[in-house]
Amino acid sequence: MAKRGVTVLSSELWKNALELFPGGVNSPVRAAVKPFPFYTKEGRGAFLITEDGRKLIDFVLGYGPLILGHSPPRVKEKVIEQIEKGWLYGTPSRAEVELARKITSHMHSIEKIRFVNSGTEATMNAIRLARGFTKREKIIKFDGNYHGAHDYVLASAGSAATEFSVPDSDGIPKDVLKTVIVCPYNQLECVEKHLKNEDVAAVIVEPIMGNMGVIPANQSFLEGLRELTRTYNTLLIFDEVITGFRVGLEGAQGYYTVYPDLTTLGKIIGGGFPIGAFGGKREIMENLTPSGKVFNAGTFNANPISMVAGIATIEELEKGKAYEIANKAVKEISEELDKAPLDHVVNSVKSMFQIFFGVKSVENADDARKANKEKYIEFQKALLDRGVFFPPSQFESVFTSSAHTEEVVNETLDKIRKVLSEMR
Ligand SMILES: Cc1ncc(COP(=O)(O)O)c(C=O)c1O
Ligand SMILES: N[C@H](C=O)CCC(=O)O
Repeated sequence: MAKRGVTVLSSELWKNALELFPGGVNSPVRAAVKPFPFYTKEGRGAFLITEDGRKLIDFVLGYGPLILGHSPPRVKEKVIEQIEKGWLYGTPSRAEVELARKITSHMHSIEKIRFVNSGTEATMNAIRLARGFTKREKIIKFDGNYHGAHDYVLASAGSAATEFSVPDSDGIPKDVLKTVIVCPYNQLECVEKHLKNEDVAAVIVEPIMGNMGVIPANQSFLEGLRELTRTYNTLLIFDEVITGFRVGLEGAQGYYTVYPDLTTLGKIIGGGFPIGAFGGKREIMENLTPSGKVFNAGTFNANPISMVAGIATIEELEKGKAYEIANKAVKEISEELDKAPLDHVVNSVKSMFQIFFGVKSVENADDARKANKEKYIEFQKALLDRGVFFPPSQFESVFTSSAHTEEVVNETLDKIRKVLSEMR
């Protein structure tokens, strides 16, 4: 490899990466960019600058966290300020109290919260807590929902687990899998059948699926889950790692006005720095160590950098303008896509959407799997050739941010029109 400071192209970095990392990457979806991933050296506003000197309009946004775009000034300022004061104390800090206050003031179902370091940790701990609280072992999850990369949830998982054909990962103990029941999304029959056995600790659900493309829940599905879980004394967990602070300050629970017992968060609440959180009713959360007997701990839990970045991000979102811009971008782009005389459907909610070719509607994971994935990749690659970066997998969401201004959207629309006309 060339010396530091000398320009090294993505192709050369990739050759090195293939020798160093399994499959060349550190999270599988990144290897879905063909023929090899471009390497990013800078992120600014709505743009990524690659090691090859390309400027791309970014609709991946770190897979969701960057709702204010790359390096927003206020977040940057607060992080630099915090760096001057140290970045890890191993003690509580003021910032964790402030971020927790902010989150709980918007998401009223969260009375107490615990900060961890990723969405994966958030769902793993929420499930353990539900099991500890209810003294039951089973959980219900939904086909195609993705809740991170831990043993409890890698059954019929979406996102890269579906993209790379491992929805049921190797390496998970059979006894763990026996505790996981998978039901179809947007249907209640399977859920009710299993809840009747009164041995299910929790139902965990993405209230808007963002890991098989975008698939919104039907209102009646979430309402039904709420009612059934109450009836059978099972906890309802909303996994809002993507939707929390993306579809609004109250997340998907505010959007649907259906409130869970526990919520998991990540991505946006850390302003682009590593974070996860889980929270909910006081009497459930009090079962966590040190007040209760369900263990959770972490060296980097509530690290001050993620805390201040999260506070600055939510403060910006509270002004409303960021949501307005990000949502408008999706509206305009999805309307343009809708108009195209292709056999396709666009699913969108607020600042997230995805297009599916060759299907009339997508309401669950089965529908998403039936979509023409090859056509999506043809579309994605053609856009990338023209400087627009959409997710390299059908089973991810397209995201927008407050940096996706009118000018950026117009440039994107122009490129989309050209690509679509070539695809007909
Ligand atoms: C809904 C959902 N839950 C959990 C996770 C896991 O989060 P992380 O990648 O931060 O571990 C993700 C994304 O990865 C997600 O989209
Ligand atoms: N779909 C995943 C999270 O939302 C994508 C991030 C990753 O797995 O790297």
